[in-house]
Amino acid sequence: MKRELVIVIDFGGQYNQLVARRVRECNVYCEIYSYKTDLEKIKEMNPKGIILTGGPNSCYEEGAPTCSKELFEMGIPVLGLCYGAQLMMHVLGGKVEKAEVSEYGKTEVLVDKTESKLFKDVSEKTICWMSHTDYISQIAPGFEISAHTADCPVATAENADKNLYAIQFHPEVLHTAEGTKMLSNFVLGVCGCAGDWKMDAFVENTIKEIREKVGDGKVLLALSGGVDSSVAAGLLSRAIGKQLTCVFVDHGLLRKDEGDEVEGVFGPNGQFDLNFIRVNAQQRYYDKLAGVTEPEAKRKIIGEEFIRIFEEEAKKIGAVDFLAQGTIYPDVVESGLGGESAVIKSHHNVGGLPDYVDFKEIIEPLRDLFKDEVRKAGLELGIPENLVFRQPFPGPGLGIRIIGEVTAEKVRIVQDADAIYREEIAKAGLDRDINQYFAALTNMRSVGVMGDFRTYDYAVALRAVKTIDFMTAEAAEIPYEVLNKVMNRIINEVKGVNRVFYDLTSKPPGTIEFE
Ligand SMILES: Nc1ncnc2c1ncn2[C@@H]1O[C@H](COP(=O)(O)OP(=O)(O)OP(=O)(O)O)[C@@H](O)[C@H]1O
Ligand SMILES: O=c1[nH]c(=O)c2[nH+]cn([C@@H]3O[C@H](COP(=O)(O)O)[C@@H](O)[C@H]3O)c2[nH]1
Ligand SMILES: NC(=O)CC[C@H](N)C(=O)O
Ligand SMILES: [Mg+2]
Repeated sequence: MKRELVIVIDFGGQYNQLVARRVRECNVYCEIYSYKTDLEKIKEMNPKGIILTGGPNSCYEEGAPTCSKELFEMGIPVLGLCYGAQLMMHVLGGKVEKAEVSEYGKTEVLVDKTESKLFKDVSEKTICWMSHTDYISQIAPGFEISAHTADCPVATAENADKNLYAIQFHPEVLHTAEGTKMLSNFVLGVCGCAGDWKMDAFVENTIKEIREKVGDGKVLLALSGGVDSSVAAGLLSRAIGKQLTCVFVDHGLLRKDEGDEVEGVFGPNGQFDLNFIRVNAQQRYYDKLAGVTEPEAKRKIIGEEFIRIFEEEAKKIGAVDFLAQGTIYPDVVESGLGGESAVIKSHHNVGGLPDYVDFKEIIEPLRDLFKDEVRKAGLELGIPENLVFRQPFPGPGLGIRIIGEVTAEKVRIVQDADAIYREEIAKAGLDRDINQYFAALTNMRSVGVMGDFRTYDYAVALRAVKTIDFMTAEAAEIPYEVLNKVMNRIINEVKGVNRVFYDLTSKPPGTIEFE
């Protein structure tokens, strides 16, 4: 099955994921590749269009990321954004220099060429978001200026005959009022995409691909009961039925009563007709984690133990070639495998995987999707809404919500505090508004006074965030009475805690989890 593809070429910009999202919102499939990707490989993919992202460098400096002139000569439409726009001019014979005035943030753009395909249905004066210190001082031969701002003579330029477009600002951010329109003008208008990539097509195509790959082989799916692996279970079981076995690991780092709840939904008395195995491995994890405090070390130990358990279960089943996981795109990016971006943390299922994995192949049908897209696929598959809209829970579980060493006692504390927090948030009717919320255990102990005697106990941190794609997030505003009640109950009901904090940090600069 051939689908239309637009490629985003990554020069290290901050908003690369957003560019890809906006393209997908036009119902066109989109993937991101590093600027180091071979031109031959790009040609083989036969994209309908190419978008060059922004980036921190200056294209005229030695060693700055670049691209070959040939990229613009393949007859494929190219759109350059910010650094990408500057690079296009630089490579094709224009000039880029450091500007006297940098432009950051909200700026008014004046459209000079209203008949440009890029500006179809766009106002003549429109608000955009700028973020640059270099500027295009001379456009390349064959180009014309199509918009400017007060400080920037070339806000956009184009060579319409060759379908080459350059935009100095960032149409991908929502602060650029008509940016989405400009991108869709490029993708649909200039590249001529039909825009027929939808979730139902994704589900159908993926099921077909899985069938072809697996044949009559067997697959072991790592199932956590979370959104991603449940949707992966839906896809796989539709594709290959009982050739699939789901293995759920209770690593002793789950939320209170979660092991039994997951077994209730997916096990023999549950809602689905699946081969389901629960592995109780609590002590095994506590032993491995004893004395380990460094976050990346903890993640790697938890990741490795998962794989060793899957290998053992696969041997018991016999002749299992494939391991499937519910990996999604943000897991890949944050683990530093998404191109030019830095490693933030090794998600246990990607960067935290051990070097040797005893399966012939790993299947990750959701690897290119964002969370909200996974949810759409889940609904398409008919998975119940309460599962599809569950808040995410990370694979390493409470292991990364207990700062420092993990012990059975600390697990008990954070489980009890978290259960109270979740109960009160639900009672206050906030559970649908807040995208992820949980209690974590700091490794800070402090002095308190309870019932006239001195305490020296742990501090619990409460976290709650609003986010769409979990790539950026802001702290949720929880009414003070609710927070106060949670604090009160935690201190009264959970032994070992004498202080409660609420975390106000957004992402960035924080991350959602603590480790
Ligand atoms: N306790 C577990 N047992 C088996 N597999 C797990 C477990 N926890 C995580 N995994 C595997 O690791 C993958 C990544 O975990 P992650 O938490 O990101 O996804 P999820 O649990 O499926 O969804 P959600 O993000 O909603 O929690 C899962 O999709 C699953 O394949
Ligand atoms: O399966 C997972 N394995 C991991 O190692 C992991 N680390 C973070 N998360 C989840 O990813 C989202 C973003 O979290 P961070 O802002 O903390 O990176 C949030 O939803 C986190 O809960 C993980 N999920
Ligand atoms: N956001 C960007 O792509 C910036 C490009 C280049 N580094 C500049 O400062 O102009
Ligand atoms: Mg999970």
